[in-house]
Amino acid sequence: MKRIVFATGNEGKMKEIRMILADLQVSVLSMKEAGLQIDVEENGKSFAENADIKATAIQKLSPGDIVLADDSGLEIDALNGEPGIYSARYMGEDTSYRIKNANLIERLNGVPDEKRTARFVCAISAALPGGKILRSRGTIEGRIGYEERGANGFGYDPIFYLPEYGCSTAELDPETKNKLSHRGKALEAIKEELRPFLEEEKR
Ligand SMILES: O=c1[nH]c(=O)c2ncn([C@@H]3O[C@H](COP(=O)(O)OP(=O)(O)OP(=O)(O)O)[C@@H](O)[C@H]3O)c2[nH]1
Ligand SMILES: [Mg+2]
Repeated sequence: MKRIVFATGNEGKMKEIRMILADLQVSVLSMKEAGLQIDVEENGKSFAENADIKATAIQKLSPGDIVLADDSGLEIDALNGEPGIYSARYMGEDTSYRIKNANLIERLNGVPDEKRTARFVCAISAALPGGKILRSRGTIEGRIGYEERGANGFGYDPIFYLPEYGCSTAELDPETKNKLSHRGKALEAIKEELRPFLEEEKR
């Protein structure tokens, strides 16, 4: 079976990615499963640049495989888009999300509902053997809540509130989150882009 290596060290992402790509006739491997464990410096200025950096760095190490990368994060409008591309590094990579989430809620103290708008953004890059790169992007709009709610998902999900669903993304079941999410949308789009290349490799 064809392989796709997914250049991420984030287990929460990887779980969602496996579900969303389950219908492709390919085996999806994490970097760990592919025997690749390097730390890629994410020194790009945008989600798209960082996704390219991760996908191409890992593709070089595994030149026969299609390598995908996800660069994503949370943009809070009242904080001028913070934490943005620094979402994983916000307050330090090793700081717990309980603390990061409490800090963001604190920073929004006094900000009314209608100004608590935020979005998750996901950029996907697919680095193909031979050097071609395919790209996609997905977003989901929501608002920052007043307390953590729910235990599903990962990271900032407990404070990312979807007014039209009346719950946070951590309160959605995984299938529903994947249907609505930035990651779900970006990966569905990249699947369509990838289809001809996966077909080609089958022949
Ligand atoms: O609650 C969340 N639900 C999500 O669905 C989500 N998607 C992204 N994020 C945040 O954005 C960072 C990505 O940063 P990032 O793309 O650099 O990934 P990462 O460093 O965690 O792993 P890697 O893929 O780079 O190895 C993550 O760590 C999280 O803080 C999310 N938070
Ligand atoms: Mg990262």
